[in-house]
This record gives sequence, C-alpha cells and structure tokens, in this order.
Amino acid sequence: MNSQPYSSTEQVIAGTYDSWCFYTETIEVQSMSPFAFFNAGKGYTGQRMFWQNRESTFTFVGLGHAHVITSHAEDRFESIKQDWQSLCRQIVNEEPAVQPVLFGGFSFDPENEKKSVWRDFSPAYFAVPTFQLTVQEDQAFVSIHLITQETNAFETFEQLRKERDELVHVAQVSEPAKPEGILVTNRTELEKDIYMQSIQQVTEAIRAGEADKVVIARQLKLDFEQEVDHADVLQQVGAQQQGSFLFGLEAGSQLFFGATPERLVKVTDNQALSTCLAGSIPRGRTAAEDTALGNELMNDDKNRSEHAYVVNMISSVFRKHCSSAVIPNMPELMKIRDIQHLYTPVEGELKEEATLFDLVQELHPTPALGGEPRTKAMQLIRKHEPADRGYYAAPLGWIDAEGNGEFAVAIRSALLDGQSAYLYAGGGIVADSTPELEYAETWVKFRPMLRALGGQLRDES
Ligand SMILES: C=C(O[C@H]1C=CC=C(C(=O)O)[C@@H]1O)C(=O)O
Ligand SMILES: [Mg+2]
Repeated sequence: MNSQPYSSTEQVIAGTYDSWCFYTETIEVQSMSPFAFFNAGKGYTGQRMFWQNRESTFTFVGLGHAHVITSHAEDRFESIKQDWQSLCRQIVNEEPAVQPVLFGGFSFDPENEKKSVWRDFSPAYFAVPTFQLTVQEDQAFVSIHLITQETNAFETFEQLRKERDELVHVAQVSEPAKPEGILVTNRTELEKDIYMQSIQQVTEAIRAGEADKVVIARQLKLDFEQEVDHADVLQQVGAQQQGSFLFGLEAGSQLFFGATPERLVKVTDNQALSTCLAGSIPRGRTAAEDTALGNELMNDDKNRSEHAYVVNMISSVFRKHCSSAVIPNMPELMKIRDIQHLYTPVEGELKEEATLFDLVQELHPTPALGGEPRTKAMQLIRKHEPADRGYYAAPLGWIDAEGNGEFAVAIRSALLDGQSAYLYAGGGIVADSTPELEYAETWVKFRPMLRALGGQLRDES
C-alpha cells in the first residue's frame, strides 16, 4: 500500500463471500489534521488508532472496529497471520483501493505473570477500522469498511456514509487543540531501588557468563489533575517528535502511545527493511558538543557491544529469510530530538514463502529490547523487572491484504489511563554497564513522553 497511492471509489463495492460480507468505499477529501479526525471520533473512544511513519509520508487514523482479531494463543503471531489471511481471502477484491488495513500490536512477553495495569490489551490485538483516514503524498482519503455477516447491509452502510460525512466535516472545521498543557500533580519513579539493584545483579550475571546482554527497563508514573484527552496528547507528540514513528492504540479506556525511532521491520513488495538501534548518548547543547558526543558514542566499546548483538541477531534472521541481504559493517549515528543512537539499517529481498508476520515473530524481541541469548535474557527480565511491560518494547504496526506493512518497536512510549500515565524506558546491559549511567540514560529516554504529558524534564533523582 505504501508504494501505491489510494484512489477513490465512489461506489460501494460489496461482495458476499463464505461467511463475511465486505462493504467499502473510499473518497478523497480535502486535507485535514489527522489529530482532528482522531478527535472527531470521540464517540469511538476505545476503538481508535493512529499511525505515522518515521518519514511522515504515510499517516493513518482509524475510528471504530470493523473487524477485530485477537489472540491469547502461544502461537499468537501465527494465529493473527492465519486469521488475517483467511479474512482477506474472503473479502478482498482485486482493486487496491478497497484493501483494508489491519492495525495493532503484540505484548512484550505473554508469559509475564505479574499484576498488570494493561487491562484490555491482549497478547495480540488487531483491528480493521470502520473509518480510516489515510494521508499519503499530500492526498487524504477516507474509507469506510463494513465487514459483516448480515447479507443485506446496505442500510447500515448508508448510515455509515452519513457518519463519515459528519466526521470529515467536524475534523475539517475544528480548531487545533490548545497547547495549554496538562497539569501533573505527581511524578513517581516506580521501584527505583529495585531497578538500581537489578542493573548491578544483571551486570554480575553477565560477567559470570549467564548471558551476554539483557535489557532492563523501569517505569515512571504521572498523575494528572484531570483526565488527559487522548487526541491532545497525540497532537503534542506529533508536534514535538519529528523523525519518529508516532503511534496510538486504544483499548477500553486506555491509550498506549509513543514516538519511537525504531523500526522492527517494513515489507514493501518483498523488500524487507529493519533497523538495528542500540547504543545511546544525549544530544549536545551546541553543534560542536553534539558532534563530540556523537564521536564518543561511535568509539565507545560498551555502546558498540550493545549494538553489535543487535546487528548479529537481525542479520541472522535476514540471512535465513532473504535471498540477498545488505548489512553495513559499521553503524551510523541516528540523531533525534533528545538522543543519539548507533544505527545500522539492514535490507533484504524476501524469499517467496516468508511473510511480514514471520519476520515480526522471529525478530521479536531483538537484543535491543530483550537480550542475548534470547531465552536466558527473557528469564532474567522476568526475574528482575517488577512490572509487566505490556506493549512497551513490543511490535506495533500495520499490514495490508497483500502482506505489505510496517512494524515499529514500541519504545519511548506510555500507557495513558485516565488521570495517570505509566512511562517506560530501559537500556541494554552488558558486562561493563553501571547503574548510575543506565539510570541517567533512562531519563533521556523518558523525555519525549514527559514532554508530551507536561511532566518536568529535569533529570534530578
Ligand atoms: C530500551 C530502550 O531503548 C533501546 C533502543 C535503543 C537504544 C537502547 C540503548 O542504548 O540501551 C535500547 O536498547 C528504550 O528506549 O526504552
Ligand atoms: Mg544503552
């Protein structure tokens, strides 16, 4: 879908298939703010989604659920893949304009048994939206998708058309949200002592040869004077975090959102692209300081080793699933607003049988979020982290009916829950890590979400 711009279909295309009927229509609309469209869909709270790619060339907003696919199964990746392929076989017409898109994500670790604040996020949770705004190449399209077992749903569809016209109208005439800020009443570092100890203990375990690398994360909790509006917060992130994937996924009354620089994998016509991203240093206050910090990062053994584990693992998955793979032998710097990372893009031509979901399954979690070796690292994370990561650090993204799509790694993210938010940040622990430096690194990684939520940015402890 990325490679092929939408075109309008002004007529309803309907088909009756095995069990599902699919009614769809796409119209081109005058450009509008995607945040305003999200906001216009307040009536669909709990069933909204937002996605913008890193290059800001593809934005989509979904309102309402035309079809939901979830899985609690052990083979959740396979199960979502099968359900999606089977739905597409039943409903998809040849026309690219009528392709539905499935959007959603996975939890980090379905074996987690800790008490969780992630009430309504199942281990895999995906939906095709009822109303979808797609902004691509300066054109905006709004689609209606109705997937139903009702055999004669033209009346329902007519109703949806009226609703669509209303949503488009409200979004086009609405004023941008006022950036008047959100009032934070409390900021709590959850289990900071446990976090500091765990860095020490995991470093010792690594030195003793139990693992090579383990990513340990922690949480900040913010409390607000009043409930925070989901559309406002997405708009804040959108304005503040250029050069990142922006995402928002609602479930029940909660919103999981973030601005991540990390692509897990993108597939366009059998071309696969992934990002190795690990190793961090702050931005400098001046251009000279910034360059000096970048050079320091490029030449730092500890950060280079954090990075190398990720490159090795992603490369081996690409070598397995691709007929050819391009893997640079030196990282570059990726500079985003608050932080610089070591970055190695990996590309390959997928073998015929390999799919986007296969790659997501094998890549998750990369050693940028799990560790090396994977199984041991996951055991150490379960042992040392007191909280459930939920969807933090897990794959989140979209796929179309042809198998094209993109998944990001949902870091630099937070779960918004009424008058509270839980922010997540972690770092790669290797043999020469120290608790103080890792702690400082998490403060830099909290900054995008703190800024969007009106929390203080200073890194006082
Ligand atoms: C675990 C996070 O970042 C990962 C991605 C890039 C750099 C990382 C690092 O340098 O430690 C982490 O592996 C996070 O942002 O919470
Ligand atoms: Mg690090």
